[in-house]
Amino acid sequence: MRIGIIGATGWLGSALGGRLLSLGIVTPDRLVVANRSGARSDYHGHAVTWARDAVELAALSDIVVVSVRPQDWPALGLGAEGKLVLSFMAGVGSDRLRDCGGRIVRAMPNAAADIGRSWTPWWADQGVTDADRQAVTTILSAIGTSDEIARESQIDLMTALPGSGAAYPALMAVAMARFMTDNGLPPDIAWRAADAAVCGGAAMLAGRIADAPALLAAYRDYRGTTAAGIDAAEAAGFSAAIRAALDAAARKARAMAGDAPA
Ligand SMILES: NC(=O)C1=CN([C@@H]2O[C@H](COP(=O)(O)OP(=O)(O)OC[C@H]3O[C@@H](n4cnc5c(N)ncnc54)[C@H](O)[C@@H]3O)[C@@H](O)[C@H]2O)C=CC1
Ligand SMILES: O=C(O)[C@@H]1CCC=N1
Repeated sequence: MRIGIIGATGWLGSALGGRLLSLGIVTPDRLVVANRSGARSDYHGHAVTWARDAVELAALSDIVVVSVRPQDWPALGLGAEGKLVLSFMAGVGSDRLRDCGGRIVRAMPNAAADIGRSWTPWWADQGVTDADRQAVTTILSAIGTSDEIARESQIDLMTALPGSGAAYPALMAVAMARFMTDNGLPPDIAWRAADAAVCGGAAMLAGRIADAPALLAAYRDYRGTTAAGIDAAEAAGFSAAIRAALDAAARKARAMAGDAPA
């Protein structure tokens, strides 16, 4: 199968293209790429086919990955009759994607695609075949793991989480490091402290995230300094802030799709 990526030098498109090649999931002669700035002699160390535009890319590909920003979809003019179209775009629903004439799958990767750690939920429109589903799973295996979800509306929730990737951990790290520097610690030590909590803590929970409530209960039962901190965070609205963030992101995705006011 020949895979085409539109937006192949962008954040996600580049991660996908680079990893498809480095993992040998696709050979360079079967990868077709397009971007806005034009062909380069080298794509992640390989010579691949550069298409002039979306129309040429679709003609040269069996599967078309659309990895442009949502606002760039209308001008793309993609014609993909008879092809499988795998869209990464937030807030562009199947009602608009069907205009291209392809069989539509919407997927929601996240920035951890770069390191092969994206969990990518995806939804398949009617007409998508078992072979298409297998192809989607294979393509997404380049950037991590994936699961099919039942309803398209769930993609908007997935845009908020996990689509936000490292955004909220980064927000927490910045707030933590700022507390330390505000209290007189040099920045390098402040960042190491934040790294220990955010990255060390995440590593501890990796593969057993459903144990998070039990871990929190253990800290609370300890009745020490961390319990005092957890109580203060909740009193200051920590969980409510996370809820507000995810709700705002999902509402924005729905509004982009024209399903609801922002
Ligand atoms: N960055 C992220 O963490 C996530 C992004 N997404 C979705 O993935 C899509 C891509 O996002 P990013 O990679 O972050 O965007 P990006 O802005 O880094 O890359 C998009 C690329 O598309 C190219 N492009 C635009 N119009 C084009 C055209 N007509 N022909 C060829 N190339 C064209 C741009 O030049 C750019 O290189 C977006 O629709 C976004 O909603 C979804 C989940 C997470
Ligand atoms: O922030 C964004 O709009 C992109 C799409 C989903 C996640 N990140």
